Amino acid sequence: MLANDCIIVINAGSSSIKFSMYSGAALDLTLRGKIENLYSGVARFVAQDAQGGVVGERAWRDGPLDHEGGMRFLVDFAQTHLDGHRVVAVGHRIVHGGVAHSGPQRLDAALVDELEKLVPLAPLHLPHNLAPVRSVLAMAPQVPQIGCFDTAFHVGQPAEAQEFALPARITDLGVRRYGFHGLSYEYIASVLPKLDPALAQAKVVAAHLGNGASMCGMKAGRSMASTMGFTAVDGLPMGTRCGALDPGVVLYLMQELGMDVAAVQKLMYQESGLLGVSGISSDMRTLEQSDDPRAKAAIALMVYRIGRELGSLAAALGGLDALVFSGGIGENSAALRSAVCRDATWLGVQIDDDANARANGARGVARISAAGSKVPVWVVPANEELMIARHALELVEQP
Ligand SMILES: Nc1ncnc2c1ncn2[C@@H]1O[C@H](COP(=O)(O)OP(=O)(O)O)[C@@H](O)[C@H]1O
Ligand SMILES: CC(=O)OP(=O)(O)O
Ligand SMILES: [Mg+2]
Repeated sequence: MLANDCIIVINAGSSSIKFSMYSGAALDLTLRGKIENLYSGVARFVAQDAQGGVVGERAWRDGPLDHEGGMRFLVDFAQTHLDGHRVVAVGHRIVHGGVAHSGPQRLDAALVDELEKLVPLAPLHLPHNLAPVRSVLAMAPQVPQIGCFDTAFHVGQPAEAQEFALPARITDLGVRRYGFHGLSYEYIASVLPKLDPALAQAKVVAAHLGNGASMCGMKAGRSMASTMGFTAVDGLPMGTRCGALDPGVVLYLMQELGMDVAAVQKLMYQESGLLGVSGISSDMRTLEQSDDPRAKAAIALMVYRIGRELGSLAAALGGLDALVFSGGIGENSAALRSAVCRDATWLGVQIDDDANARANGARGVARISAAGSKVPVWVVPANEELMIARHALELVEQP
């Protein structure tokens, strides 16, 4: 990779598209941007250069924007901001890789067709992960595209962490726990030893709390257990997803309330979580600013469930040496971190209130635990994009 070469990364989420451009062998971040609020209200775009200076801004006030419109805009924007760089690869976050895809891979039309079959397992994400791959295949087939799977980091988990207690014939069909947000956890695992060499071998629980939210128990930088399972609807309550649910509830909804599959899917993925419990919003900022008791109840439920999963993951790890917060909520909500840490006092967690109040995603990595805390607590801003760029670079440079 020459100084003028660049890798473009696309991270298409359920309601947003993030992109980044990295240049040279050191993968210097040269441009990054994000469109938020797809499908609802006013979609907004902002792009920044390496120094954080705003180099592009736009709002779509005349109607909702979809992923396709968003991607068209981003491709035009990126082309006029390449600044003489040659695109040597496009890296994509692909939320689900199923059993067959356990590492980054070059994407072609056949692989995209195969991944399309996993859409029912990640309906909020996969269609939007794959659409830009098809667009680039059509527009610039010569540019290598690398798919990085959110499930891949969890592939080495112990068998008990992956299996449901279902008959083997069902497990053999691939009905098992996969775990997600793997690129985020892999990045966190790469950062921890730089913060403290002792963390390289440690038992760590990392919480990626964004619009989608999960927690991962890691030992020596490897995933041992995750709160997300077969799909990204399991585990914690999220912005609009319900998280873990007694499977009997699904039977009840269908048998007694007459709901069909599409209605149950919509309920669990789009109408539950913070939005469903509060009846107000899926956005943590809105809930934190509200005096409505339903907003407080939604936040309290999330905090409670994070605490229970923390205990469960610590049990799976056989101890807890460090706790990490990441994702939009984990990086920016001092109130939520404080509540979670208070509930985790029994595990040896002691927060430093001032350090916690100061920490946020824009300020970068921060330690927020008290000096005497048995378990250090860190805020590590999520960087799935850098992880994708590293994987893409490795693959394109392979002989
Ligand atoms: N300053 C803040 N305080 C509390 N929550 C915040 C703050 N900034 C962002 N968030 C929350 O982070 C969540 C979005 O997280 P993010 O990781 O950006 O989402 P995605 O999973 O779509 O990438 C939203 O609930 C948003 O309200
Ligand atoms: C896997 C997942 O839930 O992703 P996101 O946080 O982008 O919704
Ligand atoms: Mg996310």
